[in-house]
Amino acid sequence: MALRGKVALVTGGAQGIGCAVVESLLKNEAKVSIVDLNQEVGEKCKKQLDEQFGVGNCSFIQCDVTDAAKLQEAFQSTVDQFGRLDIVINNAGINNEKNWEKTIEVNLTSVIKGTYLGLEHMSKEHGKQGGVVINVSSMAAFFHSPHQPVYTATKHGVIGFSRAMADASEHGDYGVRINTLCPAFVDTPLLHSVELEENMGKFVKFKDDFKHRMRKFGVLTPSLVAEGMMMMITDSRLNGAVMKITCSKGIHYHTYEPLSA
Ligand SMILES: NC(=O)C1=CN([C@@H]2O[C@H](COP(=O)(O)OP(=O)(O)OC[C@H]3O[C@@H](n4cnc5c(N)ncnc54)[C@H](O)[C@@H]3O)[C@@H](O)[C@H]2O)C=CC1
Ligand SMILES: CCCCCC(=O)/C=C/C=C\C/C=C\C/C=C\CCCC(=O)O
Repeated sequence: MALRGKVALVTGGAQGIGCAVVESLLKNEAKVSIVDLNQEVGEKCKKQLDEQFGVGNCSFIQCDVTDAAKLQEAFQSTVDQFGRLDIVINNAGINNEKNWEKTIEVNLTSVIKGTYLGLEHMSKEHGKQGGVVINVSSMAAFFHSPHQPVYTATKHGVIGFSRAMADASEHGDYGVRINTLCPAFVDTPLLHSVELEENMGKFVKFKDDFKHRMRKFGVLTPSLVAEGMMMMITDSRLNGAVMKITCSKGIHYHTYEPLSA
């Protein structure tokens, strides 16, 4: 898929991994809608990107992805502004074991909603031209963490949902590829939440173990994660793929046993 003139919507695009992905998309001449809860950081991010890439190439929509009506509006206003939708990155995520219900809402339920909204705007089933959805999971789906049981569960869920939907898309001829990205630790504000009782609840006492893992396995840059994301977006052979990014092996794919009937 060539990116020039394509339109992308990135949830959680105002900072961290999402912001690095937005920047890569703009570098490749796509138009981008940044959908994020944080008004202040979102406006600051858009201002910087306007200076770098010119006004009119990206928009910021303040939206809580857990608000179904607002999320639907964000998709519609992206299409209204840029005329089409080709790429959806369901990236917004939180780490809150104390309010674990919210973690499920943001990390899993909203990824499902974002995927379904993406299909409404891109699937051939709806008379659209096709496209690609990338859902952001984590290496936590492969190396479960005692400090993050619900976060870990949501990231497992993202992979299962995305792979099943990829099969649905193939069988239903939706023309939409659905892939999953699993980074290991990445240097973003989210990583600092491991220190906070308000995020980790009773699991905060395991923070030293978590930090030990970070030292052992290393911390990735958001730009390397964005590089992997761009590969998943542009490689039109990929559907149902699960990309892993780690310090030791770099960008690579998880391999699954073929299904036996
Ligand atoms: N940082 C890391 O070590 C890793 C992060 N991930 C995943 O990558 C994704 C992005 O994480 P980071 O960039 O690290 O986090 P971050 O905290 O730096 O950025 C997340 C962005 O999502 C936004 N957001 C949070 N809740 C939202 C909501 N309800 N509605 C709309 N926007 C919302 C935030 O305002 C923020 O701009 C998440 O899904 C995370 O689970 C996966 C593996 C490792
Ligand atoms: C504070 C919360 C932020 C959570 C971010 C997150 O999702 C990070 C998870 C990362 C990994 C899970 C734990 C350990 C495994 C890490 C790397 C394994 C690499 C193995 C290798 O091949 O080197």
